[in-house]
Amino acid sequence: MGRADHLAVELGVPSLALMENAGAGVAAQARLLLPGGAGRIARIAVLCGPGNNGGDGFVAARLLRDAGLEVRVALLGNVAALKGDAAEMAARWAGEIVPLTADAIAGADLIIDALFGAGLDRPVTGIAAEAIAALNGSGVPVLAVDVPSGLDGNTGQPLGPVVRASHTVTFFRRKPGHLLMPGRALCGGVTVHDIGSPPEVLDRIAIKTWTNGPDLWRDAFPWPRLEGHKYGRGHALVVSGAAAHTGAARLGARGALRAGAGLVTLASPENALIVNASQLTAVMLLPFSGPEGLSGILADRRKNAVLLGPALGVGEETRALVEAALAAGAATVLDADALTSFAGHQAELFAAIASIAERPVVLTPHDGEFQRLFPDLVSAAKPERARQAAARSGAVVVLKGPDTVIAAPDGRVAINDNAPPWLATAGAGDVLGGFTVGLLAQRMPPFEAASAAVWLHGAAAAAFGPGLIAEDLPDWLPQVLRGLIDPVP
Ligand SMILES: NC(=O)C1=CN([C@@H]2O[C@H](COP(=O)(O)OP(=O)(O)OC[C@H]3O[C@@H](n4cnc5c(N)ncnc54)[C@H](O)[C@@H]3O)[C@@H](O)[C@H]2O)[C@@H](O)CC1
Ligand SMILES: [K+]
Repeated sequence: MGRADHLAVELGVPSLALMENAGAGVAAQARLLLPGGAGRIARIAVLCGPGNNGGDGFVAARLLRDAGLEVRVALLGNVAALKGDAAEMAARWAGEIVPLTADAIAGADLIIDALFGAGLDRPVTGIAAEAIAALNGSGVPVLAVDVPSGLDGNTGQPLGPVVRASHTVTFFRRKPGHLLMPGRALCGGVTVHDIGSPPEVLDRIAIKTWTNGPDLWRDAFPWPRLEGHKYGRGHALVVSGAAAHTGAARLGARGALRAGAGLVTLASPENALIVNASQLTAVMLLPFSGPEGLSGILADRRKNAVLLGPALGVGEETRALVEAALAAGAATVLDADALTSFAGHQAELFAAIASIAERPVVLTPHDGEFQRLFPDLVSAAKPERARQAAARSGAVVVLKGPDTVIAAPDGRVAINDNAPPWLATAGAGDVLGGFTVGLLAQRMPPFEAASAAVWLHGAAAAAFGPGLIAEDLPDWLPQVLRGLIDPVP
């Protein structure tokens, strides 16, 4: 963001204008948040810090006062120590500035947190930390400028005491800290305000991190074509666990079919054949026994994508199944037990992936599975952990959670933010594996396929609403897909 601001200035936008626009965005949002009907003029406390975040606060304070509201400004530090644009905006405020104390918010109907933004570089301490504690305990709505003070905008991690905002106004683009947990929760709602940075600045920054959404993968999405037929839409194979562990694979298979794979087959151990057969209709069924059996099924190269992992069991047998699938040359999604089985055997997995470099592989660990496979990747920033894991493994890595991150071996990262809390439910991950293998079967490139699967998964859950169970996800996918085809291709 700092680079974007510099480039905007180089392209001829005065930095003072950027700050004026930023403050105007904050003031506009503040008016939306004010509780109405108090029968008196609303009171706003603006807490300003020593940098340009505070400068935005001074602008908002002036605009709100000029609009007739009662505004109190409290500053951390000395007015004389303010520099540059922030000093100029403090002068233009031309009103009383009280020193920041924990009492500065007394009687306020709304608090504007303009203490620290992108320039935070250490934990907040002293009087500012006391003010943050008071504000968090006040029950008064808090509007954060750019990021809640104390939050690292790059990682989504607090550096120490941190503001819990009701709403955050940020500028130009959202930053990773707005999307990654716990940052996403600490921001409350997030509004992006255009401050006049020319869009060309993005072309001059080598951006490798995006918010996940249709714009990222729409062009690669494998919509059915009139001239196509089901055999052109791939054949996904989902490997079932043993008799008492079959539901996960069926969820995956249904997900693959709904995601548009032309054909989907469930590979079932003999002892699970009856239970699988009794519950499948459009999904086909093939018995198999052990890694040789799986190799035999995948010798038919039309079966071009395979999902392994859910409820397979942890151990040598599962490792052998994974190696058989990778050796067969199908696009491969590895989830759950297929990942955990390689804890302590990572080198074998990465070597097997490297030997089929031209075939897509997607790993879909949740945090625990990730730690078992990549125990040394402990960086605070989730995108960085996923990026390093993808580079090391040679696979696209989907690091799951409320803030799922998708990373490609070439360094691209997408952060997903559309998952509702009720998506954390038994079997949801199995369906995600199914969506992913279904898109891979249709030859969608793996980073785009994984990103699309994650987004569609969140969108289907959001569309369904609370009470969701995993079975609902495939069945709500059509409604989400319908929303994407406009105009019909
Ligand atoms: N052209 C620009 O750069 C624009 C910047 N804008 C605003 O400017 C902000 C970034 O401004 P700055 O780079 O000045 O950074 P900040 O305003 O976030 O704070 C930097 C100041 O706080 C001090 N500081 C950092 N961590 C501290 C801590 N824990 N305790 C005490 N002091 C601490 C630093 O030494 C520095 O003096 C953005 O977040 C945004 O709100 C907007 O006005 C838009 C335009
Ligand atoms: K702030």
